[in-house]
Amino acid sequence: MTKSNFLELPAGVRLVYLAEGRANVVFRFVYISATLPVLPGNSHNGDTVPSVNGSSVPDLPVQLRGKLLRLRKEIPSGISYLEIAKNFDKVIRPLFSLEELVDQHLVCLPKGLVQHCNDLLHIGEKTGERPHKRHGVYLSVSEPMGLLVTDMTIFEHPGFSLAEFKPKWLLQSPSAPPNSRRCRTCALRDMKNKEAREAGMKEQRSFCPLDLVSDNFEDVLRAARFIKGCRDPVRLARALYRNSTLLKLKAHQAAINDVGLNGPLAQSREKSTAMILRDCTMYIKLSKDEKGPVEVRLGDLDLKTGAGGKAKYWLDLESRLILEGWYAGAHGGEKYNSRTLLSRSVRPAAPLVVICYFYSTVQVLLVYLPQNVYLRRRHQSCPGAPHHLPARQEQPRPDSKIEELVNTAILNVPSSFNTQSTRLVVLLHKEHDRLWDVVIDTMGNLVQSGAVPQDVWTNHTLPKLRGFQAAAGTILFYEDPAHIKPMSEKFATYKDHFGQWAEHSNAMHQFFLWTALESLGFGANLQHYNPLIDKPVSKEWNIPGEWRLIAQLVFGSKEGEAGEKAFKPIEERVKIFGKQ
Ligand SMILES: O=P(O)(O)O[C@@H]1[C@@H](OP(=O)(O)O)[C@H](OP(=O)(O)O)[C@H](O)[C@H](OP(=O)(O)O)[C@H]1OP(=O)(O)O
Ligand SMILES: Nc1ncnc2c1ncn2[C@@H]1O[C@H](COP(=O)(O)OP(=O)(O)OP(=O)(O)O)[C@@H](O)[C@H]1O
Repeated sequence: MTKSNFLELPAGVRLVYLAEGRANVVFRFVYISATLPVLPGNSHNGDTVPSVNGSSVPDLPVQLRGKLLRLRKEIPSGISYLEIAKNFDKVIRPLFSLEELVDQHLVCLPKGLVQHCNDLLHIGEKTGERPHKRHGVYLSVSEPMGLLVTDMTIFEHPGFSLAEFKPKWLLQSPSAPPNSRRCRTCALRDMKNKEAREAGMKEQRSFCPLDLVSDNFEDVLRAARFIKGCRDPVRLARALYRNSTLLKLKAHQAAINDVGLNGPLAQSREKSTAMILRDCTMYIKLSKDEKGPVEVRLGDLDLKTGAGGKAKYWLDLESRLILEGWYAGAHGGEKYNSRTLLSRSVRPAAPLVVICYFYSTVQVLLVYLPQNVYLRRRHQSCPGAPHHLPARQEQPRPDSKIEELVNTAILNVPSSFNTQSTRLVVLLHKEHDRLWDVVIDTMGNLVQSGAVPQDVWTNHTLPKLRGFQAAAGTILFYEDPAHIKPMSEKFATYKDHFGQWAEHSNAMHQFFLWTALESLGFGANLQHYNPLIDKPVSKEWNIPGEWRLIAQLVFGSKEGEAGEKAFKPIEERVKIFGKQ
């Protein structure tokens, strides 16, 4: 456990405001002539000269040398420094090596120090040193401790530059919809920017975290250009490219990836660590001399719990990102920000062996497909697309026929490297009814939490869900990740593609069954209430928790034809060369 000492400030040493975040304020130790007023400081990244007439002095007591003082603010989700320090020692330290972390040690604060620093914050509001958005929140007067942290500033190192950024979510949220075009961080930024625009405030431009950890140097360079304190993007990108600390952070995030709507309750220790790893700060101190040292450390790895409304905030936020289409990029945020990798189509070509395997098996599959299929009527299930409304009465074929089709699909639909990771769950009649009760309950909770407006629910969502419930059955399409990971390990070159290829195969199962059911006289439509319903559904039917729900195909007797569909010009969408 971190030992706590008493903080003693030698005569002439003053605390000077450096910077702050939502939860903490950071001060420097500066020698100051006693006659000068103590004013809040200034930017610490070397852009400006300290406004106080003083300097950090090398012969500060050993305890304070190379350190900053971090003090805790009074906020609803605040956690005592004792708890933060305990968690840091027990959970965070073992994940990284000493030189990868902004180190921290508890100190007992002398009487009156917090009050003095609060006075500095008040002055800072008047002088404009304190960012406007932080005004009105001050240090906790009930917190007896402070943290001495490794000083990454460059006041004493003129030959260096300091870059600072939050890596945030280096992986997509596991509950992001399958059609996502934005990563979790870009989706949230888009959402916040819309709110900022509407409030007449400035939008935030930043990088896509997936760029930071990309294997493509150009992606990393694009990210580096957005980083605060970046003097030379190419040099910074070189320091970041395949950076071991960044990759380690990503690996730890991947190991605790039950975030978003997935995994344990928001109050759990596991969720807390997952969220800590997604909200830390990386400092990169670069020598101006190309051959000089590079120091990379992670800071702000503070304990988070679900307390003070955080748990609800995390869940509500993910629901909003999903329901309001921020993951889908439905609001065009790309114009303002770096583009998330998910929206790019540049992917290395699939290996020939995979393509050949796909084609040969597709040929086998085509034998099963009925000839009288009008593909024009198959629509995507996005909101607004016309649907067949299937109903329960006069089911055109017996359940045994459905079973046969499903078995045919699972045996014959191809998968890359024959991974066979798709799983199908068929719910018929009463079981189908229960499924749509589960969906209605889950969506109803969103109305109660305010995420879905009551009138949208009453007039639109609920009648639609009751319509699906009136059908005969639903096929649930899952992916079992247990069959994807070993392939990624075995074929390292394609490791990043197996997930995507599995989704392709899953979509082929959907296409096959939709088409086959329609050809037998059923009406069908495809829905996506995942990931919202994943948990209650796996509980209800005892489905392995690791399986990921991808889509729900609802079918029954056909109630009328599908609605009209607008077509974009064929010439824009099809190119034929060498036609005779
Ligand atoms: O919710 P997010 O992803 O915006 O992250 C919050 C951060 O916003 P950011 O996106 O980095 O600008 C936010 O940072 P800022 O206020 O923007 O400095 C905090 O770090 C907040 O954590 P906490 O409440 O201090 O424990 C962060 O909250 P957590 O969600 O990590 O708890
Ligand atoms: N060890 C450090 N070296 C240099 N600068 C630092 C250090 N620690 C903090 N800072 C500066 O102070 C700012 C706020 O610090 P910190 O991240 O601890 O606040 P926070 O309230 O925890 O932030 P958040 O809003 O992310 O929760 C940082 O963005 C950085 O500019």
